[in-house]
Amino acid sequence: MGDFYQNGIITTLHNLSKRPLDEMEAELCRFAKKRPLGLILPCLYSELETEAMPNITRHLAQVPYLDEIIIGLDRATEAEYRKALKFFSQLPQRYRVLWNDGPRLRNLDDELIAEKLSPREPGKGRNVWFCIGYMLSSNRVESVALHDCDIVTYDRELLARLIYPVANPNFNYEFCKGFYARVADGKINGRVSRLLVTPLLRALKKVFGPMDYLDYLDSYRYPLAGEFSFRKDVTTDIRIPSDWGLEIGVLSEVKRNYATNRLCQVDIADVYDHKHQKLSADNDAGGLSKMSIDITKALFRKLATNGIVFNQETFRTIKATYFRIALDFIETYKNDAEINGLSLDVHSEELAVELFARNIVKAGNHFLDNPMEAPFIPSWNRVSSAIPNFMDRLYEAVDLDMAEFGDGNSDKV
Ligand SMILES: O=C(O)[C@H](O)COP(=O)(O)O
Repeated sequence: MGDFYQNGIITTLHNLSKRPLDEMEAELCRFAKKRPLGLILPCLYSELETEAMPNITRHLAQVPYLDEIIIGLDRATEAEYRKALKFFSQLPQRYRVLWNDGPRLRNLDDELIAEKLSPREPGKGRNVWFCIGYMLSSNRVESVALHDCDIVTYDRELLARLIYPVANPNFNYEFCKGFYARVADGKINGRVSRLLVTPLLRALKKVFGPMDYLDYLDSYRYPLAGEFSFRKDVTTDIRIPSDWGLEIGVLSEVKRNYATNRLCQVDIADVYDHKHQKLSADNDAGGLSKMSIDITKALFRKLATNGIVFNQETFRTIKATYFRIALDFIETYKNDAEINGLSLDVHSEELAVELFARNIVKAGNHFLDNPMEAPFIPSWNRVSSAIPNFMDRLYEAVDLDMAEFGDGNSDKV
């Protein structure tokens, strides 16, 4: 059990009482009568073949308060889409599986390409965006949760706690982010969050002085968590990045659109573990290295829109300041690990910090060379204004795909 401290400028909802799940779910069932509840799952086909997703789906099958589950399926062939439909048919709720690589959704994407509105990069951002489009056109739910599909420690209590703040009609929150301690197998994980994001935010505050936006981001206890929930209207006019800047981008957008008393974070799990990526892969084109570059670029772009002027010198100063702060953090994490009987490999932590420091300069140079580049996906408001019946056709295309390739089992309500 944690403390009840309120840090920063958004509300933190703690786990103070180990409340029984059935009691919480009964309450959510009552809330769902006023605010129908949904779930979005951005999923890779390959994740269905891991241990995580079968466990997640078994848990979801027991959730009594969801009106709609929208699964965005990436990187699936026709045979794999068919298998996926069979896999999800164990869900008793109404569910839809978006075959993002299938001909119907690809044809729709061609129309977006022609209007220069298509999400540019493949990946989670694009997947989430199509799921949101489907959710808006289906118009069945009022509040929605979204979580990753690689959580190996999944328990349906995570979902109940994640959706509660936007489900309770007495609460005024528009957006809620999950947080947890990423500790597993005797180790402290969450390398990008701990070793890049937090020290970089502190370094930026030191270099540029106090800034509301930086204090805001620094208030999130796990800014990179893939778990968040929101009221439906949040999604019509946010522009989300299509790359790894997705999580930071969503936090920036909700800050731009809402007062901070409409935003919160909630403790969703005692333990959390997921698939770990390599530190670096394919010459920075993959792994945590690519993630760190995308996130840093997203931060620099946002600061530029807040009036900050960058040049080569500023990036060198940020790198040096970051490096010193990050090394101090390693000592903090090491001691935190030790008092808890956990292990922390100082050498690999320092290797990660050295890589991230280099990537700060890379991200900075990229920003200077391409000041107008922004991998943002257009808002759904904009798509509807450019192609008025697009959303209806997206809705129809998903139904047609499911009817053609499934066993007609999906319409349980
Ligand atoms: O949240 C993070 O920091 C990244 O997703 C990396 O996480 P990991 O260190 O737990 O793999």
